[in-house]
Amino acid sequence: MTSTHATPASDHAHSLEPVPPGARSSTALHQFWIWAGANIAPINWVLGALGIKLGLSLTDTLLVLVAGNVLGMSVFGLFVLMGQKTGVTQMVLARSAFGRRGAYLPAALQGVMSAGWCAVNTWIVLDLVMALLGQLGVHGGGTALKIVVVLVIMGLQVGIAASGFKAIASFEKWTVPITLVVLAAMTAVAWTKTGVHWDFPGAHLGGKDRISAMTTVMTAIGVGWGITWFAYASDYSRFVPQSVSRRKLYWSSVLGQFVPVVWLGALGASLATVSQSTDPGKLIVDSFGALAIPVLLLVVHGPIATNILNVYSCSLAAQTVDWNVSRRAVSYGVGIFAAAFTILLVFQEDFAHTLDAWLAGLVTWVVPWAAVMAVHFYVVKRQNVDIEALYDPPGSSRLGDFRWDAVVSFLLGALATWTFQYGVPVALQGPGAKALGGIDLSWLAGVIVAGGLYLVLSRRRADALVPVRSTS
Ligand SMILES: Nc1ccnc(=O)[nH]1
Repeated sequence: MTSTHATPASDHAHSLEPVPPGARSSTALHQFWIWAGANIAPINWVLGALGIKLGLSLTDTLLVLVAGNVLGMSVFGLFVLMGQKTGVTQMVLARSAFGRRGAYLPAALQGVMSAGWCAVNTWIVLDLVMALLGQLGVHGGGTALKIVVVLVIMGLQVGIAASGFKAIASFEKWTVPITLVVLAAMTAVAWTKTGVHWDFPGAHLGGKDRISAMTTVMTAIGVGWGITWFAYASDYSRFVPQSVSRRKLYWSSVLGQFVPVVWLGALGASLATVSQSTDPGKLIVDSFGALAIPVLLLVVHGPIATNILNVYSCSLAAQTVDWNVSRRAVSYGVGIFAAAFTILLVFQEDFAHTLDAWLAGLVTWVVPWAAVMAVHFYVVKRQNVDIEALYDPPGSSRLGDFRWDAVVSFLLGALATWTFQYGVPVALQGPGAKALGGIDLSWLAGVIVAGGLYLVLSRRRADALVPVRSTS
């Protein structure tokens, strides 16, 4: 066996092994750019428009957007810190709570989610790319042209992700500053030339209807958006040395997410008050045609910048379920799956409803998984997980194959989340939420049931392991 010291630093970028101190060269600022780059994408302005499309006033939409993301992103920072503390990916860390094979469950869900995001992020920009191409004189083509655009974007993002970490980092370094300038110009045009209705009343919802719509939107765009990133956090922060201040790492990661999500969400929501049927980017191009080419570049850049993270984390998830395929093969596999899924989405009529269904569906598993992980790492283990034991082979792991306290808490937590969910599709409307008159408390119910139950069950396990206690 070769010793860890003999392994070249770059190999750690792609393996599940803990990143040794000498190979950790990321900084708090890098982490800021990774998360900001992932969120400077049109999907975030579509997200803001979702509130308006579901009937909320502009004020209520902004309220939900800010409150939800303060909550979601402040917890996101805690998941970032897990990676710095251990040097381990998010799904390998899940073995500590769920067991060596028990962690297959969240890792498989994470694999499917990240591949699915690739499709959703690509699909969301298609209409806009068509409109911008139209502005530039490329007309017609319809669905066939859309499919060509899907294949081009998918090819680019999978190509970059498959080439590896260096390609990802240089791509973000060169493109993100330019997209920021375009975005600033877009925002200036949007807020001065398009006639935003700042007092937009929405569907004049009142009383329970208003609370119902607000809580549904809260689950999707307020909390849902941020928490779906929890499952990725440590995959990137494991490269940050322990010498970097935790406070600095926490705030740079949290703000890297929060600033673009809320900025773009507010841009999308305010533009949706001008026209709910037109994509915000198209509105801006209509008001200020000279921006067509830079906006087109921004729009195509969006899914690429986000999806290179999705493809990379998907390949780590595949390794975590002991699937012995190369990272490159996984990247191409994700590309093929995501291209097919995107083409399927092209035939979906309703943007807002499809997006809500996707986000609300993800909340049902991410919330209970995150609650178990947070309790496990910060309360039960007090940040000291046995890192070596995470790498024991299945069947003879010191952790055990299945840790039932975590698995049961997770499953019941998922059930509780669904029970109190009031998503747009009927399948995501649980009996608890219906009994409350359409109020969606899904994420709260999931946190309380999964987190609370795990706290109790893991305590019982600790008691069972140590029958004679010297201290009380
Ligand atoms: N909210 C998101 C989480 C993970 N991946 C994405 O593309 N988006």
